[in-house]
Amino acid sequence: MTKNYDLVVIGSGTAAMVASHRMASAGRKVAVADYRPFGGTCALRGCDPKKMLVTGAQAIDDVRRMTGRGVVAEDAQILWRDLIAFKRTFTGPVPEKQERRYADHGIDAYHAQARFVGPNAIELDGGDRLEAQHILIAAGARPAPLGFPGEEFLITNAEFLELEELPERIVLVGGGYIAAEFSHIAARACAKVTILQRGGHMLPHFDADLVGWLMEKFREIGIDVRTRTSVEGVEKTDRGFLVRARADGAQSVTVEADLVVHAAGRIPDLDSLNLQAAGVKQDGNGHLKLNEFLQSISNPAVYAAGDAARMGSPLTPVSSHDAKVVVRNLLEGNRHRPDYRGVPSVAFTIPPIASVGLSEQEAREKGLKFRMKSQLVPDWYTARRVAETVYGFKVLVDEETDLVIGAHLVGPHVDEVINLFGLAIRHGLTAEDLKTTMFAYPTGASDISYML
Ligand SMILES: Cc1cc2nc3c(=O)[nH]c(=O)nc-3n(C[C@H](O)[C@H](O)[C@H](O)COP(=O)(O)OP(=O)(O)OC[C@H]3O[C@@H](n4cnc5c(N)ncnc54)[C@H](O)[C@@H]3O)c2cc1C
Ligand SMILES: NC(=O)c1ccc[n+]([C@@H]2O[C@H](COP(=O)([O-])OP(=O)(O)OC[C@H]3O[C@@H](n4cnc5c(N)ncnc54)[C@H](O)[C@@H]3O)[C@@H](O)[C@H]2O)c1
Repeated sequence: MTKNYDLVVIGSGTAAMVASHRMASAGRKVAVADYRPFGGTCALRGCDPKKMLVTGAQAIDDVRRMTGRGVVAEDAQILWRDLIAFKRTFTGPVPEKQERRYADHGIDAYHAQARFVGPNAIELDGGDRLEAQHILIAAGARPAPLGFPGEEFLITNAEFLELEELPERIVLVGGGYIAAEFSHIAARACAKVTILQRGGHMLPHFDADLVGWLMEKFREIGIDVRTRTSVEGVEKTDRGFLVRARADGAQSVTVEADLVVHAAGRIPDLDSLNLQAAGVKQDGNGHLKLNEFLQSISNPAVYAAGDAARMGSPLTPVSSHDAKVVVRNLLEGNRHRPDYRGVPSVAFTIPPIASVGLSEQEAREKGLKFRMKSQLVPDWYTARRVAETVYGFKVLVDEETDLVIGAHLVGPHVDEVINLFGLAIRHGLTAEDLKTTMFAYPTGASDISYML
């Protein structure tokens, strides 16, 4: 059966949700299709469930830091099964809620995989054909193929966040966001965690000096981090798995594990879409070729948003922003471009590390004249009152304009404080503006004036 729409959206994650509801509110006839339960990565397999597990790990860390400082809770521990059950109190109802919201807004929601069968046409597995004036690819990202033998033994973020039991020995392949966050959760749940990271240091998306300060925490909680170590294969053994890697391009390394987790990057999830049928072109990296309006350069009926578009960083606020831009372009004509200034990013380790704006290296490469203040400050009150030993910052301010151009923070509350620097960067506030703002005391934000 063929149905006609103004917009068909592939996916049901953040980008899809924002775009479909906005278009429906503007009176357009909209359909969404997803072959997985509605809700997408962030709500079901990423940010939200992850942060609920972080909350458990944070409670353990709080108790450990405060032990000997007026708190006694000798047998504080994570009961993994119960923590997962707590997580499910949030994730469980999401798909049904989304389904109801789509129905309430008159959006047709299909549980099916979508593939292009023409420039304006989609076929769903099951046979339905959807034709639309426009089609939005909001299909997200998937774990990057690693191309080594035994790759099939790795579990993904989705499976990790559903584990009924946490095995004793865990190896994380890769050393970015997922490895940092999952290792901090698992180590506080008493797993023995090894990270095998190809790069020269952990968390390459963050300032190297601050990451260096944070590594004290990885050591303290017993995470074995091996950098410059590239995984080349995984074998199944009687006792679990044997992970084979190469360190510094030469030395071979083996690590035994009960569980091996993919934390080695994600790529736009485009392979199943049959893009050729719609004449939608990709570049050499497999990314969609889009113009500045998030529209396919080869098929004007097709737009993309979020992780699938990969125009901005693969983060939830970017997916939502992209979707809003696409909807405005669909309703008002191509006039709106995404604006990625001041997008904050946080890795939810304990304590967290955060970043917004230009890195020191980017500012230098741009030839900007800037002043920079950077300090490790565990003796500041914000760290001392929670007995945290890691607290530091690096803030960059343009010498001529006094505009804040970059902020990099590690320590307690920086996951919240970074948003104020994001506000400054996005809305052109100067260092003086921030210094003369009165922040509630004592909060993380009340340290900002000392960082400038
Ligand atoms: C473990 C983890 C933790 C994260 N934590 C954070 C965080 O703390 N903060 C943050 O900002 N970001 C975080 N992210 C990133 C964030 O989750 C993503 O950037 C965001 O969810 C992307 O949203 P999206 O709408 O672009 O795609 P998604 O939410 O991934 O939605 C895409 C949907 O499309 C569907 N789909 C794909 N192909 C088809 C097809 N052919 N037919 C039908 N449906 C299809 C998929 O099933 C999926 O449901 C995290 C990611 C991971 C993996
Ligand atoms: N808090 C957050 O915002 C958050 C949390 C989790 C994920 N995410 C998003 O999801 C994306 C994917 O996260 P991720 O941690 O998988 O990727 P990542 O890009 O952060 O890190 C992947 C790392 O894996 C390493 N690697 C690749 N192949 C390897 C191999 N064979 N052996 C050893 N190391 C290898 C790379 O050197 C790289 O540093 C991120 O880019 C991020 O945008 C965000």
